[in-house]
Amino acid sequence: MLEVYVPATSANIGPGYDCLGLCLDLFNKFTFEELESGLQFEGCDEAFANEDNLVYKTMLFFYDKVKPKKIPKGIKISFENNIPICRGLGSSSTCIVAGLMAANVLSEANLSKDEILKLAIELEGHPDNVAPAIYGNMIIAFMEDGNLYHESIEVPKEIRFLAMVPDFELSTEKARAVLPKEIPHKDGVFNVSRCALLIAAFTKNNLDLVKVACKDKFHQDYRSHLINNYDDIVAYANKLDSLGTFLSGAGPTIMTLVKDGDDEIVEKMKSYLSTLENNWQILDLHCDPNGAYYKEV
Ligand SMILES: Nc1ncnc2c1ncn2[C@@H]1O[C@H](COP(=O)(O)OP(=O)(O)O)[C@@H](O)[C@H]1O
Ligand SMILES: N[C@@H](CCOP(=O)(O)O)C(=O)O
Repeated sequence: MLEVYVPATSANIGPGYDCLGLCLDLFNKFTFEELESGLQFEGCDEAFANEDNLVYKTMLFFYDKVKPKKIPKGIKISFENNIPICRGLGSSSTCIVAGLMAANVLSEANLSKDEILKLAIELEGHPDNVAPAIYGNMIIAFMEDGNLYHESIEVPKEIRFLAMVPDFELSTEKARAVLPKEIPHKDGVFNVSRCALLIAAFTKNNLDLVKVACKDKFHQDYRSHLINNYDDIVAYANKLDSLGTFLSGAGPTIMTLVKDGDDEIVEKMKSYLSTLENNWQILDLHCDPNGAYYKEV
């Protein structure tokens, strides 16, 4: 049996739309058991327990692309879901990364992490959640002319990532559909300056700069109307003097950053959220430096 552990991610981190993301210490666990024939699921929502399952489809994609000599005849996939689905915390990328890693091990294809990442980007359509899920830390990643470029940015250990998660879903597909096809040049300048500052702020541990560096003109404003109380929650987090706040991935989760020891801010944020509709819950997380891994058991 093979166990694959894949972390949640927070993509974009404000201004880094489709290229910047970070890995969180919350993992989905996927167990793969070879069968003589057939396809079985365990622990998976009924709606996903079929041939369209993203983990299974990803394995087929891998076999089709890589054409390994050894392909399991049948497979049982068991899910331990800890990451909320359709909330902007990379649940789909956990399925893609798990499917690719499992297919790679079970078929003895021996692809490198970068080769896996390229396939993951092809499936997910953007690198900013699959790259940190595979490599850990904060990652800047993009493809150009078929070549993959990425580098990791270490996140100061004392930063707590408070993922504020509502009870409603927002699919990435829907949240991408509201974005404009083009953006004004001045918005490009706005984002590139904040994105560069954000990376410098983390690298140099100059956390006073994070708040202004989380600002963005590419996606957050366009998506905010899809999320009840988005503006109120961001304004409240800023009033509490959290380090910075941004929409996690495509939303609806809103991420606010505080330091270890900032328990008062966390308690105030919790009691504020409890006054709102949609049962907002806080997942109190840290950046994970390692990313996905597997165990043969
Ligand atoms: N644990 C899971 N089991 C099966 N399918 C999943 C799981 N998590 C995500 N998916 C698939 O990914 C889709 C959600 O992807 P997406 O809209 O990108 O949201 P997210 O921000 O959570 O990644 C689901 O509709 C489903 O097809
Ligand atoms: N850059 C993408 C990130 C989507 O991440 P997810 O975790 O919400 O799937 C986007 O903003 O659409």
